[in-house]
Amino acid sequence: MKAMAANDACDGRPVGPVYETRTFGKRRGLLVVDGNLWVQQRRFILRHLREFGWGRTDMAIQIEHEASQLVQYYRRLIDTKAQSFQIDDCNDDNNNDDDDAAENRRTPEKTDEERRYESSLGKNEKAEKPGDVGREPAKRSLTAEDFYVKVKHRELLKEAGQGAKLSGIIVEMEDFFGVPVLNALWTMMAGKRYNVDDQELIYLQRIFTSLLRDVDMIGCLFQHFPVLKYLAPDKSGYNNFLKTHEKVWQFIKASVNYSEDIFISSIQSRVLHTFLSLLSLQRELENHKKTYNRDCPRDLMDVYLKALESDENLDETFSVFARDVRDCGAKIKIQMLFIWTITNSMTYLNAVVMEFLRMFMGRTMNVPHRATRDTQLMGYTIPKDSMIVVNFNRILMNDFWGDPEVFRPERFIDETGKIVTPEQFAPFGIGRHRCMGETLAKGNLFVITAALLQNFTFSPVPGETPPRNAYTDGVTACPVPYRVLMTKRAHTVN
Ligand code: HEM
Repeated sequence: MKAMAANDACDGRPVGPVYETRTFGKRRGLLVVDGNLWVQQRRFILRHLREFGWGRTDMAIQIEHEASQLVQYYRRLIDTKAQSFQIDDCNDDNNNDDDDAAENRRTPEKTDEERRYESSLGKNEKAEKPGDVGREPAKRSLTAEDFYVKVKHRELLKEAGQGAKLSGIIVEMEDFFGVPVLNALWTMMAGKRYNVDDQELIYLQRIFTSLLRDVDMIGCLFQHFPVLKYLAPDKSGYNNFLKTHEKVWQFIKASVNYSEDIFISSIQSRVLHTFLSLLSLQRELENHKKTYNRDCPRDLMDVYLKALESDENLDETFSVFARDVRDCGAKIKIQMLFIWTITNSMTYLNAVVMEFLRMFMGRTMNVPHRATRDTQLMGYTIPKDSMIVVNFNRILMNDFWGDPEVFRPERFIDETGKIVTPEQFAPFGIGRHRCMGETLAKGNLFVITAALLQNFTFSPVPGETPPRNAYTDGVTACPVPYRVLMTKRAHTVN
């Protein structure tokens, strides 16, 4: 990955039906384009997302709001729909570890080494072992309770855990996060948010999940043999791919129309408004040469892309407008403590988020790159137009981690109790194509996890086998669908 990042000949993105069908048969968007178009798109999006709060207080407030909506929704659901479950029916082993690791975790006797380590956490002495990054794994995975063992919250934690024997609901985890996560982004993009149980959005999320399962980072059958689009459109998955995209286009089109409708009256503008304003400026500049057809997002994108390609100053011009809108919004903004400062003081949860990311990305491949010319990579000759894909499994799940299959956040905490980030840990990629959603993704993971664990207990469904490490392949790996028993904790946090 480092060698690729250092070589600009590896900056291209692949071409082919998978990458183009999603954008109306043309190379559009940001994720899988390259060259001048990519440079301009990336610059535009970064600048204007920042204008509207990306990575700043606005975004933190938005994420917190989504997390609290999610908590309230499930609290209400538990209040109205809860069934009673016997605690004895619930298998408490809700860790996804493999069998050996689970067996180790159940070992009642701690080793001397572990006792010394745990006491060092409390006394802030130098730990003798095993707070390293991963080379020498702990014999027994520590839990949050172990980590905070010296903290007075221990009794509270125990008491809260007992809430699990009350009553709860069974939820499908597959649908759990889609709407709040989309909301945090969509509010910033289009100024619109959806209810946690919005059926249309849940449906959209489901078809999107299935789309991401049908294709993987390398592509799919009709990507490599495009003739199959015509010869076997069903069997090659092309028809399904197209159908799913039509739904996504409809959703985007509705957002564009909505954004246009509220544009004039809106105080806090959004990125989609920026697009629309840019379009209207472009239209003026082009003296209405091209008519914008509001029924067709394809035209919208074409005109917008042309605007960006044809005149960089247009972007500058728009920036002035965006600043005015932002200043106007600033007058009514309530300044809040920036969430990122809070995250710094919650070491264990930070480590949990990092471990999520390691295990999630460690099961997938990077977004593919393409050689834009003949080049050399680590002594290998890479011909022009070759697809180059980093296998994250060899980085995030290799021997460096000692026990890669075990969910063990402690590997990211050093002996002084501080977060350590090994060089191998790069789930968002490195270099010029590094993920643009990193701050949002990490913020979502952190805040939503914190809010849920503060308020609920998640246990295996009585009588069902607890989820294991099994996952489905695709563009991004997902756990195989599973259900959990969700109960309110005795001490909840607003
Ligand atoms: C856990 C969540 C996420 C992970 C692990 C992740 C990871 C990645 C990785 C590995 C890349 C490719 C880097 C490369 O090509 O070398 C990437 C690219 C990208 N990601 Fe993410 N991502 C996440 C969430 C998001 C979100 C929420 C957004 C948008 C809001 C986003 C937007 C992008 C974009 C636009 C690119 C393309 C950047 C470019 O090519 O210039 N990502 N991401």
